[in-house]
Amino acid sequence: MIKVGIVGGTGYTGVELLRLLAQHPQAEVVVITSRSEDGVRVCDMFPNLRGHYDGLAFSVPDVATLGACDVVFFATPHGVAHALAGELLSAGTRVIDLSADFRLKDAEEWAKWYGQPHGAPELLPEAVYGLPEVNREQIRQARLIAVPGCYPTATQLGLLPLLEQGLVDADRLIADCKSGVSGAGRAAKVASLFTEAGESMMAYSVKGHRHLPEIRQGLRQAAGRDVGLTFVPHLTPMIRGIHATLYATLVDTSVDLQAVFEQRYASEPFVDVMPAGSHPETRSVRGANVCRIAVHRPQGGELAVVLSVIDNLVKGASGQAIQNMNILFGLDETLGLNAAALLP
Ligand SMILES: NC(=O)C1=CN([C@@H]2O[C@H](COP(=O)(O)OP(=O)(O)OC[C@H]3O[C@@H](n4cnc5c(N)ncnc54)[C@H](OP(=O)(O)O)[C@@H]3O)[C@@H](O)[C@H]2O)C=CC1
Ligand SMILES: CC(=O)N[C@@H](CCC(=O)OP(=O)(O)O)C(=O)O
Repeated sequence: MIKVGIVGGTGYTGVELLRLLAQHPQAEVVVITSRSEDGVRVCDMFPNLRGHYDGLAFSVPDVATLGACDVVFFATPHGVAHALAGELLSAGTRVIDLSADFRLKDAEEWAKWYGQPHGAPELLPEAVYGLPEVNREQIRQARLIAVPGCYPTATQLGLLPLLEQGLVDADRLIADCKSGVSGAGRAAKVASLFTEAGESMMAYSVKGHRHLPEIRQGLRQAAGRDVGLTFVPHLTPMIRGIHATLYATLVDTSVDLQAVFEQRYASEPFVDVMPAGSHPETRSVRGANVCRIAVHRPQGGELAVVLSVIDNLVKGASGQAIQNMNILFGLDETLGLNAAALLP
């Protein structure tokens, strides 16, 4: 059994880790932290987990206890993993960070977008960006994994096949993305109130969102050159889900886009290329560790339109984190992650 610790067990990604790990045959959660719920039993706080973690209670983060785990997930706001990851790695514990702390390779770029100095730049060279569809071999050898953000996962998986083969103009990419409200986390915020976010939809951070440098970093690696990307996130009145509508101008209109996508993801367990002409719905991935993709070329023109949907809390965070754990520990990559989406 892999002994698992979770820092940040009361947030949405923390409790999603618990839900998914309850079905994992080779992992056991032995430590779960919360500063605000210290001593409270997990199943008393989250009744959906009654019968799964009845002996487990939240405790305040403590390096000695966490360092006795085989792997620690950070499901915390940015900055927390910076402070603790180094000590845990020294104790021989693997670290899988769901926050943005180790996603950007450039510490100064990170400081610019996150508004504070990078807290552990010495760890950046060894941090592996945990997108299995790109970095599977590096993940196998890693000690420290940076799990991609939700918008970056949907956007990169949708654009990679086009950029890797140089099929589109990399200077003019557009990612028009919609997120459910759980993407904003569980902490109370006026914008997340039912009365504010319900029955309405809005774009935000149009002049620059912190996922922009992360997406560009991944797309640059795929294209082998810098890319021009306009990324516009939107808040939509659903609880879970990301819908990315991606636009790219083809440099060769004779290419069979459906075949390109099917071939790129043929052996990927968690990317589903839908039949030509499909329109994936966010509800088709709710609760599942899947990215469903459809590719279109409206009116046979020069524009490729890719539709990419994920559940932000699963393939966009906790499911992808467990996929990384499975790879890291040499397990079947799909262990604990095979549940079908919840529908309707
Ligand atoms: N929500 C989403 O869809 C996605 C989120 N992420 C990222 O995952 C991380 C967690 O997100 P989410 O679950 O939404 O966040 P939440 O705000 O819902 O939860 C944050 C958790 O972290 C704990 N925490 C807060 N501050 C500290 C601290 N200084 N030290 C230790 N623990 C702390 C909180 O518990 P307590 O205060 O009681 O200790 C709480 O359990 C974030 O970095 C987020 O950006 C990534 C992809 C998708
Ligand atoms: C709807 C919503 O607010 N979404 C969040 C992004 C989700 C997230 O948590 O991103 P990181 O993991 O990179 O922090 C936002 O726009 O800030």
